[in-house]
Amino acid sequence: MTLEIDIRHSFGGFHLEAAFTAPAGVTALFGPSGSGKSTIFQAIAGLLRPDEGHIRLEGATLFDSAAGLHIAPRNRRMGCVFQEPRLFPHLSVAQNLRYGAGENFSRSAPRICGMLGISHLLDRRPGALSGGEQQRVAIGRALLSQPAFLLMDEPLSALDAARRAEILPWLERLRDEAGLPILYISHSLAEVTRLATTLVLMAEGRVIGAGPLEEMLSDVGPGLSLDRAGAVLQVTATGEIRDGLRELRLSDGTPIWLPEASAPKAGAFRLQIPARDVMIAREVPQGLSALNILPAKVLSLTPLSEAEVMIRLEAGGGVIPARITARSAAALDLGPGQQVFAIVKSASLAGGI
Ligand SMILES: Nc1ncnc2c1ncn2[C@@H]1O[C@H](COP(=O)(O)OP(=O)(O)OP(=O)(O)O)[C@@H](O)[C@H]1O
Repeated sequence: MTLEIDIRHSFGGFHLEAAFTAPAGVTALFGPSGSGKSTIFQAIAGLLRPDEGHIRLEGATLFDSAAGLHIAPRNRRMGCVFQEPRLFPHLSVAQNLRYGAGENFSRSAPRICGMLGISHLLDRRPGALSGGEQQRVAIGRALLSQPAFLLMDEPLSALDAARRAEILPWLERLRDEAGLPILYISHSLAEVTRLATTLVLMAEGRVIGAGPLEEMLSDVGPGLSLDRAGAVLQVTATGEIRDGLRELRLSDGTPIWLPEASAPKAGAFRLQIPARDVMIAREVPQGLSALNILPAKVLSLTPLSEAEVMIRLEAGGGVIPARITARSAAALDLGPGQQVFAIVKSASLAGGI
């Protein structure tokens, strides 16, 4: 199931011109306030009719200005989740979930409530739930309407850090188990790094970059500030702990160690390594305090300024960018294809918010 969008719309002085494709998985629409994310959301949901363009879901046209076609929101099979849960306060959780679910309720509710961890809340009213629980019920209600596509507009931004941390694993589960594509609007890069498979970067009404998350975050192109560029790697916890450090394995089996408290005990998750925290050595360094020294191959060198260079390294089964000084790059005589060692000063869990 793929959503294809190519629209233009103006409000007074604001002009939106957006074209991108949202494939299976989570496509995050990321950009500063006022960049046009919510306008795109409304156009996809059918709440706004763009001036020009088209929107297609797996070949079915939802909107086409040239053909004069605009399918009504209720016929688009879009499930919507907003910043606020928007539950009916006088109805129980079960009644809220039943709303809009029709005959599908008894067949799908047990699986969806289990997936979102809300089965024990069915008899309560929304007022007796935490913000995170209310938002999980709102997601359950959207899923029970049997959508072909889920639209989520900053679903965590009204929650505090503790509630956000509580709900993120449920969203990961939704991404991995629900099997429907999700468009996820956010201006939190930590959230996006943790959840997204595809990243669409917006600025001033334009798409300034779009592609697979790992590629977009390791790129030095426009849109992301340099401080944010870095690797996002899949790791698995082995259960091994030594000296207060937990062992994780990168996808090619290379071990990497993280302080015990900052890594989950088990399972697979994403690890973020900022490019500014990666050093390069030609030989295995001796007497160094850094924990993680990974064999690597130089893929490319991109000058960032007179003083700095971004080196893309192949290491640990992925690509790890390193931001080093031009002077060091020259001193090490680095070039594509060279075998080196990447020294990771610090790594953090992606989405540690
Ligand atoms: N109905 C409207 N009438 C006039 N201008 C509008 C309307 N809706 C949005 N705008 C303007 O369009 C621009 C883009 O707004 P939009 O809400 O799409 O941005 P956003 O990226 O979602 O921002 P935020 O992250 O703050 O929600 C803004 O300048 C906004 O003021």
